[in-house]
Amino acid sequence: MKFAQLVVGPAGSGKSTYCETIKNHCDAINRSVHVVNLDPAAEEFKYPVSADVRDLITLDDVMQELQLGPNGGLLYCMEYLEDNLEEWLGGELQAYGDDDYLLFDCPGQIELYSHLSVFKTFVDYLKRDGWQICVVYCLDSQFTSEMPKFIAGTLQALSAMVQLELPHVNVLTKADLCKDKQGLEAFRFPDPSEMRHELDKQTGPHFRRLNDAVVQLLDDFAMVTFTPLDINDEESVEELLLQIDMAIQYGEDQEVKTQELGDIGRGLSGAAARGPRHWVRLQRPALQRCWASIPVASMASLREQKEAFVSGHSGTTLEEVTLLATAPVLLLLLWRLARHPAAGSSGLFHTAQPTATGLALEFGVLVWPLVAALMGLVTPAGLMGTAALLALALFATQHSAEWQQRRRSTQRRPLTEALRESLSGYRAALMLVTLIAILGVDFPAFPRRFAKAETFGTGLMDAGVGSFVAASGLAHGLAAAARAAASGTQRRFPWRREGGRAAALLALGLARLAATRAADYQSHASEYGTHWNFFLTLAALRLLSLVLPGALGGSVAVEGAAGAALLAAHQCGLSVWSLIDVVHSDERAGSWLRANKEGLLSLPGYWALQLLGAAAGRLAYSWAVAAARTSAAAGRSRRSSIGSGENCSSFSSSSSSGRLRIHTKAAATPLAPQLRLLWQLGGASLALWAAYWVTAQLQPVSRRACNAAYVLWMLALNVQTVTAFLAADLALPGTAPFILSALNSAMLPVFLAGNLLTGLVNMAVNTLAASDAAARAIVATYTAVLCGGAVAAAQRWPHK
Ligand SMILES: Nc1nc2c(ncn2[C@@H]2O[C@H](COP(=O)(O)OP(=O)(O)OP(=O)(O)O)[C@@H](O)[C@H]2O)c(=O)[nH]1
Repeated sequence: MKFAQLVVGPAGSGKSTYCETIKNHCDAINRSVHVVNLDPAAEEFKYPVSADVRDLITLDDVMQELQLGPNGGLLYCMEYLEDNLEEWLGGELQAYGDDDYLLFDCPGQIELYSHLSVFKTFVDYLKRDGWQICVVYCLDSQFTSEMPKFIAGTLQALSAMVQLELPHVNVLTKADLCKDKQGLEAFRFPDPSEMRHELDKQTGPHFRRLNDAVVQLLDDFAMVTFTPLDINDEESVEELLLQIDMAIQYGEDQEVKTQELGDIGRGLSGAAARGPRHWVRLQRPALQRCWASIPVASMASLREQKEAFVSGHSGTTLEEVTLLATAPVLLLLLWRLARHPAAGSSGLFHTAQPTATGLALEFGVLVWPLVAALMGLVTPAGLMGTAALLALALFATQHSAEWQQRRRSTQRRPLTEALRESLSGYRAALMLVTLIAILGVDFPAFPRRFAKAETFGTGLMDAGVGSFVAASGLAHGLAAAARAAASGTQRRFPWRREGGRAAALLALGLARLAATRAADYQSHASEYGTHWNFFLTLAALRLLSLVLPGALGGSVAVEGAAGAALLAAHQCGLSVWSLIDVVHSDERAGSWLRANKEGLLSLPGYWALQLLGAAAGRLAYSWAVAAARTSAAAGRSRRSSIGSGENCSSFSSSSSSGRLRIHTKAAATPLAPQLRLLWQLGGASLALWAAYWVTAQLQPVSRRACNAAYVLWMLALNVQTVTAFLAADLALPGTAPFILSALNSAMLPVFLAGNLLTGLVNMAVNTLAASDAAARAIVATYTAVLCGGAVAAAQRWPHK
């Protein structure tokens, strides 16, 4: 195997100095490296040149003979090189064989690496000749003085990476000239959400979406990693060289010299000392393209790689999360349309018991599209567009009269019941998305932007956690209001049941901790903390609910006011006492409290979310009751006014049926109760979005801290999605799919089973090395097993 570095970057960025530094360093450690000059305009070198493109062509000659300027002349030279690659480069490379290591010092015109073909041809030639190549992209560290400048430089580096398709390492050169060394370190792994924040500060509000898109792009390509190079610091040179060597797997199939072994060991321990996240970030250039081929044993453990793989992300846009949250509504409509209302209960899919065909249809229409969207096969917008078109096409082929008939027959169903069913449908769909995501995130096919954001940001999986709490708050509020309405008074708080559930969740949380430790399973410490996990958050929330609503009693006013006050105090702590920095810092050594700061400091926010969710549930219940009452009262008054002749504009007799038709004055017609409820819920979600927008101006969403913007985002998203489920249910009513009913009746067991299966898959498969197709097949099979298991369990133990 032969190895090479292609040293590229803008003019004056320090490419030649870099080559000189690496050459000197390698000479000093007795390692053989040769430098090849590819710049026809170069004048003098501070390193010995082993091969020189100027032997083929020089810029001066071209400018003189063809009367070209420096840029045109250079392009001519490079095209000439491309045409004569075989003769010149082929001849020069004959001198090198196995284990040789070349540095190609390239010209500084960035168009050569972004869209012109010469370097692509050059690289292809080298690859065919058996060279392992790494692109070293040099960027002057002065570019870090301003964020827009830095991003512009990073985008240039990205275009070179996309064009050349090679392992890629970005270097911040001239670090010795940088006074603020600490500041430069921040550019090593800049936090994408902070980049976005900085960009937003320096650009107008109309640039927000562009800024989001640019930062998202950089994050998706993992291009936000830079290694500063201080040519006067041996350690800095050593670390960089080690990183590049790893990217091209230099040293693996050689007899490793003792000194090199020492180099690698020192580099590894230095990187490991900064934590696994740092280690794998260091590996990213290589990992981007060759997860599969990296011999894991020689690097950080697979567990550390997996931990790092789910860390350090910045989330996606609110629109994309909203699309994905709403997708199940459209899929449910599609499923109902696919079963056709006219088929009647004797139809193929209208059975009281699940059949293989019926379940296959449910899986194909409801589950598989979600797997495809979450595993990167289709975009959320593509999924929604396709589902909407199919639904429209199916609806057009069906008689709307049949749907009207069905709507009329279900109109007697109390609105509170419709609301409860919609919430159940939503929670089941949420569970489905959660199940897919908890395994999917371990595979490279899962778009990284859907993973949880490291600090600020809105990832799909961020929405999953908060929605779990918000939706269970809504369900609790709805159920408590229903119980109170049924008994006529505030019912006693179910102490025993809630206490028992808190104990069960606590046991689950501790069991999960013990199991992950025993199996040396990956854990994402910046999610909840070193020992904390989501089960423990849920257990703590159950315990807190013993205080409120338990001891203090619950109502819209009490839970709403307590939730709002708690949220305000929590946000105050995060902003005024800068607790947000404590939550977001990677520093967790010292005490148990510090080790689990995320889980502990986010609790007030989650409690507020639960309380506000419960208040919203109670409010929605009271609106549903009021809407039905108003409608009934209006109906009664209409009947009595018809009797007395008031409000009637005209009477007519239908010629076909002979039935009397009464045309009432428009003012007397009440808004249908269903529409009224939808209107109120829609208004509530709009108000919540507005409140979210205001708080997000103060501090962007942080799931890790469960700050005010996160809580309000979750409330807005959940109320909106439940409203969408209700609207769909009222528009095209029908039974719930077996899969969703089954998931809804066994939330916790299914979630547990999902966690266990995720663990088993991770132990059996190196998820990081799985191809996209294999990942999708695995996740689809796992989801089918969970859904099938839930349906079987629901049949065996029907929900009372
Ligand atoms: N102090 C310091 N100066 C540097 C460093 N790298 C480059 N320079 C200076 O920056 C200038 C340009 O450096 P070069 O190495 O020639 O840059 P280049 O990218 O090869 O330039 P072109 O070949 O013209 O594209 C020279 O004056 C170097 O001395 C560095 O790490 N530290």
